Parts: sequence; C-alpha cells; structure tokens
Amino acid sequence: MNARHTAAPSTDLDHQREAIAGLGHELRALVDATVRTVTPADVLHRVTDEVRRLTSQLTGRRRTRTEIPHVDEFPGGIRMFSPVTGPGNPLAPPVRVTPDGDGVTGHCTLGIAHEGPPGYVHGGMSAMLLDELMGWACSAAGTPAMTVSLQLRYHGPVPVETPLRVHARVTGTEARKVFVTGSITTEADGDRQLVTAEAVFVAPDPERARALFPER
Ligand SMILES: CCCCC/C=C\C/C=C\C/C=C\C/C=C\CCCC(=O)SCCNC(=O)CCNC(=O)[C@H](O)C(C)(C)COP(=O)(O)OP(=O)(O)OC[C@H]1O[C@@H](n2cnc3c(N)ncnc32)[C@H](O)[C@@H]1OP(=O)(O)O
Repeated sequence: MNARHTAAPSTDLDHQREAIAGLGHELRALVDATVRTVTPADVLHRVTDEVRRLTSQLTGRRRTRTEIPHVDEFPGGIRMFSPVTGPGNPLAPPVRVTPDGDGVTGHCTLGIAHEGPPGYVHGGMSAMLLDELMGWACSAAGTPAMTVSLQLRYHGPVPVETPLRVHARVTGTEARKVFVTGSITTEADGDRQLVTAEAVFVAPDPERARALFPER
C-alpha cells in the first residue's frame, strides 16, 4: 500500500477526492498494462470478464451531463475528472498545474496510451494539453474563458515516457477576448520548444454562461 492510501484525510471532501484519485491511479496502470501487454488471448478473456465484474460495482446514482461534481471547484479550480488534469480520470496523464511568474506550467509524463507515431505523443494529445493549460492561464489571469480558436505548430516530435513541461501565458485581452500562447518542451531541454500554440479564448457573457453551465 502506498502513501496515497494511508495518509489521514482531513475532511469528507479530501477523503472522497483521495478515493477518486486512488481509483484513477489504478485505472491508469490498467490502461498502461492493456496497451503494452503481449499476453495470450485466454488471459485477455479472463481479464475482460474480471473488469466487467468490477465495472458493475460502480452502481447507484450517476451524475447528469451538466452536473458539476461536488468534489470540483468550477470554474478555475480542481477538476477531479478532467481528461487532462483530473486525477480521477484514467484518460488524464494527469498534468500537475502550478502558477509561475508569467502564467501557468504543467508537468506530466505521457505513456504509450497517448502515442501517435511509435514512441511519440499523438498530435491531438499535445493539442489537448495546450488547450487545457491555456484555459488555466485565462483562469489564473482572472478570466475563465472558452477556446474559440487554437493554432498549433509541431516543431519536433514529443517523446512518450519522458517528463514534459507545458507552459501557457496570457499575452493580451480585448473586451471578453483573451489572447494566449503556449508551448511544450521536455523537462530536460526547456529551451527547445517541440510544440507551440496561439489561441483566442472568450469569456462567455453572463447570460450565455448561465445557459451553458446551468448548475453553476
Ligand atoms: C455562471 C458563471 C460561470 C462562468 C463560467 C465561465 C467560463 C468557464 C469556461 C471555461 C472554464 C472551464 C473549464 C476549462 C476546461 C477546459 C479548458 C480547455 C478549453 C476548452 O476546451 S473550451 C471547449 C471548446 N470551446 C467551445 O466549445 C467554445 C464554443 N464557442 C462558444 O460557445 C461561444 O463562442 C462562446 C460561449 C465562447 C462565446 O460566445 P458569446 O456569445 O459569449 O460571445 P460572442 O459570440 O459574442 O463573441 C465574443 C467575441 O469573440 C469573438 N469570437 C468568437 N468566436 C471567435 C473565433 N472563432 N475567433 C476569433 N474571435 C472569435 C467575437 O467576434 C466577439 O468579438 P467582438 O466582440 O470583438 O466582435
């Protein structure tokens, strides 16, 4: 058992978030094992039955499409099930986001499950990381907003199984529009930008925001 499971949670919310993160962590390991295994078909069939049995245990009420999970802070905070930063989402690496001097920086390592060319990250995955981090930069600048335009340049392939750094910063605003740039480098070579991005985000007007996020 690792520290993730033994640390004493301070509140019910912490307890729930820890449980969600614990399941996400194990599912991520399952996904990695699934895309790597060369095990014979009979073992795969056995595991398939076992996974089906486990899935059937997640019963009870399911959240609705627009429901914001009670473990989340929206907008601009913890998103437990984000496909990029959510510790509870096995699709997420997950990226750890920290504020920095002029925006936000994300740290993550992608696996074979995120592969495009063999050994390298899928271009759509790079776009997703940048889109998300640029969204965090908007929130960090006090303007939660949604992407209306995203342009990427792929300068060099991004390796899997290599610690990465994703940086995003707001370069300007114009009424509800926010202009943002972003980049991906390896941790080892922070000067060599492998992917760069430019995006426009728009903070929805209040009426639009109420219609889009009725549960907020
Ligand atoms: C109740 C409080 C809640 C507040 C919550 C507010 C925001 C929270 C939002 C996000 C944060 C949450 C989570 C972050 C998660 C992920 C991060 C990754 C980001 C994404 O994954 S996000 C998904 C993909 N994203 C979309 O799904 C957007 C689809 N879109 C729309 O839903 C509308 O577009 C909307 C609502 C954004 C704005 O609608 P609207 O009605 O409020 O604004 P409007 O149309 O008036 O445009 C205003 C000005 O933007 C210009 N403009 C518009 N489009 C443009 C374009 N393409 N290029 C250049 N400029 C453009 C116009 O030209 C005008 O400019 P001007 O005023 O100068 O004419």
